[in-house]
Amino acid sequence: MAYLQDSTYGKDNVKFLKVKKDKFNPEKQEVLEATVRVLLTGNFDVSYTKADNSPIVPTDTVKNTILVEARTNDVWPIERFAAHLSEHFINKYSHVSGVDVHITQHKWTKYEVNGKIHDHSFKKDGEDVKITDLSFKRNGDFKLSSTLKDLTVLKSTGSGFVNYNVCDYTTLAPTNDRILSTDIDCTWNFDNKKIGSIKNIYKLADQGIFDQTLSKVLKITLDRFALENSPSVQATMYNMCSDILDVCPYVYNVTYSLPNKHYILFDLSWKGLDNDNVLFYPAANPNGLIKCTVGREIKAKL
Ligand SMILES: O=c1[nH]c(=O)c2[nH]c(=O)[nH]c2[nH]1
Repeated sequence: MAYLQDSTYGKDNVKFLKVKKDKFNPEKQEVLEATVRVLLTGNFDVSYTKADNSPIVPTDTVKNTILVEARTNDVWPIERFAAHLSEHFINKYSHVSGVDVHITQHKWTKYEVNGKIHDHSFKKDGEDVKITDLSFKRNGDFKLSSTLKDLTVLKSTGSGFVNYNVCDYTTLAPTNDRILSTDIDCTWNFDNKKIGSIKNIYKLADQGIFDQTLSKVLKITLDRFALENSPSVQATMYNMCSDILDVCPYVYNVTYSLPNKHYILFDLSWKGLDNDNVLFYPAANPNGLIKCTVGREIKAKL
């Protein structure tokens, strides 16, 4: 006999752009472009096992809800909107026991015109996005994390890779000067014990904690990448995690997942030319992929 082990459903790729107008100067605006996914779990088994659709809140309704709630509520920062949406679905439908919200915020940056940041004109100055994931259960349990993704960086010196394991399969030459490039993918899990309850997400949002955490992650990532003479992706990403934990008290642990996007020296010796570390080709694939999660050491109780 088959049985339903697990299920969830909802709407993905619900997109909106919301405009925020300054109270005193409506021409002065902010925008938030988002892509939202909401998945519901709960008492929906019969819709799978008995073709009984009666418990199904249509995914179309889920989409309408996201848009109406985006119109009628504050969506800045996206952690706040994720909390609002998950509470909405739990409170409105008694057979929903859990909600997973995933929001991607796309980048729009104001730019200068005639020496002054323009009030309502934006440029896309990078493909990097901010993401938040909130999983909320009817019993109050929640898990909140945010992510900085697709921030592509490259340094043309100040990175090496030596003293690695060498065996009969090794062809890699050690180097003290190489190109280091990656697409930053960094996730920070918030400490739900420290946050307390989902209601406190609104308070932390009001205090600017989520925006500040993103700014700190971004600055630490870029500063470490630039300033450290990197001995390896592994060592540099660990240091980034540890810097973030030092200055972000609400962060429980940090994960980086970094492709090592190889740039390989052209061999021009056939032409009698020394390359001198100036001419590389970007290797489309394969790439290294290096991940780590760093948490806080638990202090022993005396
Ligand atoms: O920083 C690096 N870490 C590795 O694990 C590795 N492996 C490799 O071939 N090059 C590199 N670089």
